Amino acid sequence: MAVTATDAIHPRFAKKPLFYSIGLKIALVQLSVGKDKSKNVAQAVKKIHQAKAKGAQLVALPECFNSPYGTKYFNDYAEEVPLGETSRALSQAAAEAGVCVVGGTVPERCGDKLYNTCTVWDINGKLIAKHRKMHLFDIDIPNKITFKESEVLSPGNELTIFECNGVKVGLGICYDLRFQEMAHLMAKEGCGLLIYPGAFNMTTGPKHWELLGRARATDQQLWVALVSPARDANAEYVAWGHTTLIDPWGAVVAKLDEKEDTLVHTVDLSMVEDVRNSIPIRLQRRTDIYDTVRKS
Ligand SMILES: NC(=O)CCC(=O)C(=O)O
Repeated sequence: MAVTATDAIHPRFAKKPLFYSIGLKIALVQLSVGKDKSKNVAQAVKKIHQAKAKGAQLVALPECFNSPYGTKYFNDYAEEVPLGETSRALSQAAAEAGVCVVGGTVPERCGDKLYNTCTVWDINGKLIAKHRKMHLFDIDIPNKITFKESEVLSPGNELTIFECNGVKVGLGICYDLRFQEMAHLMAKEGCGLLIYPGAFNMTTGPKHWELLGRARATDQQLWVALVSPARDANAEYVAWGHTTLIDPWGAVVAKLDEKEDTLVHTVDLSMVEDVRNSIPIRLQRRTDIYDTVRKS
């Protein structure tokens, strides 16, 4: 019996070939974010309804969409999930619009800890997934940018995968995009689309944002969506913008510039299987060497 790439990777997955034979219309909202939390949330809700009017089945918001991005802001803007004002607004918007909402990220308070957290709401407004950023953004590029999320945030310790209209979707948050192992595990679990709410900056954005998105899409042979806030040149942390959608060939199929806007596109999941059958790297991995001879 011929073995397809899909069979070899995940027997559970192979039982559901239709998984990849569908399209999912997604909207990636490049939101303008300011210091007024209620205004940020209200604007996000408005964009969710507008995206639904354009036929979106899933709407994704950017990283830190209810708060300015900066360690000094996280404690003041933090909320409990799902009790906080932002969770309640997203739940209501998802239910009223009848659309799946990937709620970018918010600073989440849980006991005495803070996390950078993405919530996912189904079309009934039910919380179906919650991802806490696993890799905290701690970098120091002399004379350019120093940022240390770990000064105030704790890392999440779980992979997060949810299902929307029969498509398995994996979540990462911004700096998580740099870690191919995480993307690999989500692909192995059967994801056809990875969504990364993110806020790259003016130093690393032009160099790495698209490159990393294309790398993850090419390595894992799946769709990758990167969702940024709009650029505010007067903010303390200036976001790169350039919300981008990448197909399983690693090609950019649509992208925004730096201004507030929404990218709407239908993701064709059959491409995942096509690429994997054409270039069967999933069958060709030398795990005998990677895992046994040299362990990193
Ligand atoms: N918010 C973030 O995690 C920013 C990540 C980033 O800019 C990078 O270069 O990585």
